[in-house]
Amino acid sequence: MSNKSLTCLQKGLKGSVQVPGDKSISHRAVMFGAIAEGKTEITGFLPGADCLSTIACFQKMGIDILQKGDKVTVYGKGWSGLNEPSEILDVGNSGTTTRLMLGILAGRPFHSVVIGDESIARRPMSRVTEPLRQMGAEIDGREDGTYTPLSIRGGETKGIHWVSKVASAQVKSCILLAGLQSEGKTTVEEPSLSRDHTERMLEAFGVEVTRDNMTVSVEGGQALKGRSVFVPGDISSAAFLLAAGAIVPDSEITIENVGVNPTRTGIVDVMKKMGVSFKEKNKRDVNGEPVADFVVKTSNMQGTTIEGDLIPRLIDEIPIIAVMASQAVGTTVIKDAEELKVKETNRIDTVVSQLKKMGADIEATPDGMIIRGSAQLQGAELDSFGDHRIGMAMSIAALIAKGESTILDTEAINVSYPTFYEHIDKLRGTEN
Ligand SMILES: O=C(O)C1=C[C@@H](OP(=O)(O)O)[C@@H](O)[C@H](O)C1
Ligand SMILES: C=C(OP(=O)(O)O)C(=O)O
Repeated sequence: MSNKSLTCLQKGLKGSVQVPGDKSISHRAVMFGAIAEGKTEITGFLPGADCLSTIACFQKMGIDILQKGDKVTVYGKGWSGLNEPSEILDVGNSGTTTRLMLGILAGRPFHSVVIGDESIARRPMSRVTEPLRQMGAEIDGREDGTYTPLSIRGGETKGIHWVSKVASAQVKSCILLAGLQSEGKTTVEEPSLSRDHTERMLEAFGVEVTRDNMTVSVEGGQALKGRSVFVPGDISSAAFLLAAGAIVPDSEITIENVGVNPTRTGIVDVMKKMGVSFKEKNKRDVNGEPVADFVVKTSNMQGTTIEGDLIPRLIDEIPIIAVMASQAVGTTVIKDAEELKVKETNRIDTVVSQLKKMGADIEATPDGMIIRGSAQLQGAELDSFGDHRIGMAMSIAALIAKGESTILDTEAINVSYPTFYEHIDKLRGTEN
């Protein structure tokens, strides 16, 4: 287990970095490439542990995938090119791999076993196993298919009209992927709009997708065509640097090539509401996904309320938003965010317990947290609990805390941002 010691910065952050590729888009590019006919060439791929788990699972199903840094070539052979794996499919720490892959497996006429790490074993899978069973897949697993390990035998499935209780892109994508292999039409309705990378990328791979507000449909029996995919930088990774730029005194930094798909930019809305001093520049469109650069400066921020439809648009950014809120004037209230409890950790508990250790005035609520700002954070021993986003959020908090902090189990950060500390070092001017 690796730990990291950090102290309060003596000077501001300066310069510019390009955050690594978007995790959600990288997973989808590999998966869609694997089920498509012909070659898919991916540039800007995130070589983080989660996306490497996706590659390894599809290799076990007989797909040739070559990966070198951020370049990946996937030699898809169509839906029927996937073979029954002779080994267990290990998703590691990745919820996205688990749920999207189950949708693909649901329509494949073979048996497979899906397993992940300790954290995956705690995450609810019935939100996907239930609809997939209704579509016709045979699924078994711990607590009747609620948790991994899961075994699935796919085959002939039927379209479904599924009304999801949660705004979850993983649930939506899973059902749509099963629907593409099913008889008839499949529709997913969600309570608020979750990220729409699946819809966008399926269209780019030649699939017809019908969208109407919070409802998405596909007809079964559609094939995907391999293509080139350029993956923009991950706004969820950029969020840590945007927050660092805003809270570390005397900072001005540029973050280039950030994906700004409107279903992901809740953090930008919050930065506006909190009064963060930033500019969004060079907005452009790359492969059907909008991209921009950000310049952010040390800011005087106010507390705000974050709730409702905004939550799915920033769900992974809440740990770092809590750190920003601890430095704002006034109170920040985060509501409607129960989903935080079923991420890599219970992120309400882990954020609140670790920021409390640093002296923040923060309390957990049943669906979020309340943070009273203007705190002088103190260095402390902080645990990531094996959750990449907690490790990074606490590392940024440590940059403004009095005294030394030690972050435990920072290896977890490799899940989504393997070059995180290199980038912090670059911005603080301590790169070798
Ligand atoms: O579809 C995706 O790529 C993701 C969807 C979100 O999860 P949910 O679908 O569980 O909300 C998000 O938290 C996760 O990091 C990635
Ligand atoms: C929740 C996350 O990912 P996943 O669900 O893919 O494990 C995350 O990256 O914060």
